Amino acid sequence: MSHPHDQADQLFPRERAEIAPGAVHVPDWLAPELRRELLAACREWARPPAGLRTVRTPGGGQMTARQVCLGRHWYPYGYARTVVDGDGAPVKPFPELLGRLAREAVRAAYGAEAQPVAYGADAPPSAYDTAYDTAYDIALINFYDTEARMGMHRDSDERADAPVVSLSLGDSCLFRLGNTEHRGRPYTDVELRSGDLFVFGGPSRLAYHGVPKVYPGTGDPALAMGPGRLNITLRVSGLPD
Ligand SMILES: O=C(O)CCC(=O)C(=O)O
Ligand SMILES: [Fe+2]
Repeated sequence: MSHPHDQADQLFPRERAEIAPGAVHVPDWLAPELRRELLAACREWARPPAGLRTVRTPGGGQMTARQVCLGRHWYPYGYARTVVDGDGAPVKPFPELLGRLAREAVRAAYGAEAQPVAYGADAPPSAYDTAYDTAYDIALINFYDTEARMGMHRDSDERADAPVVSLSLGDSCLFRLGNTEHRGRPYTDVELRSGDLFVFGGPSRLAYHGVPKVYPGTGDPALAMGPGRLNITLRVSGLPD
């Protein structure tokens, strides 16, 4: 079956776009082979112990996207080395593959500004310098079924200002990038599809963002994945070892 967007993509190729300062969408960044490798890896990471879980929020609710973490375990609202709000197992290690991908992603998103050649005592400070050669050490992997959503929030439990790198697999979604002040307008809506990269750093690092909708039946013909969407965010914790 052909992808519902294939024809439109040929007529109107989706372009890399900076949708807010420091927030860059790079369509189709992941090659199909790498998408398949990541999907297979996510399936392994999702297994217990320290596997895919439902996140309960302090107010008594629960997140509709299910989550598995690598490197550090995220819970509302902090990081731990074990699944403190689940089976108590040690979090799985953060794999070097994801560290490499994160660094390449930052370069792909910001281009020359993030090149190491811009470094050195005389180089003007760039919002992205720290990101480029910083060790990414956390992955949060969210699985959305077609009903799942994620409310507007900020990624503010890290202690570093390196950009957040987001990779999407499976069904497309509506991704909403807001402002740094509050959950409301102004915001910009972007459709994220399987294989897309989205990076938010610099002035957008603490912008509110969320996923109001997953589009059923838009899945990736390169993946045998079934309905739903996977999102992998890669982060620098800035936490002591
Ligand atoms: O699924 C997405 O695209 C965003 C995920 C997200 O905001 C998060 O994990 O903090
Ligand atoms: Fe987030």
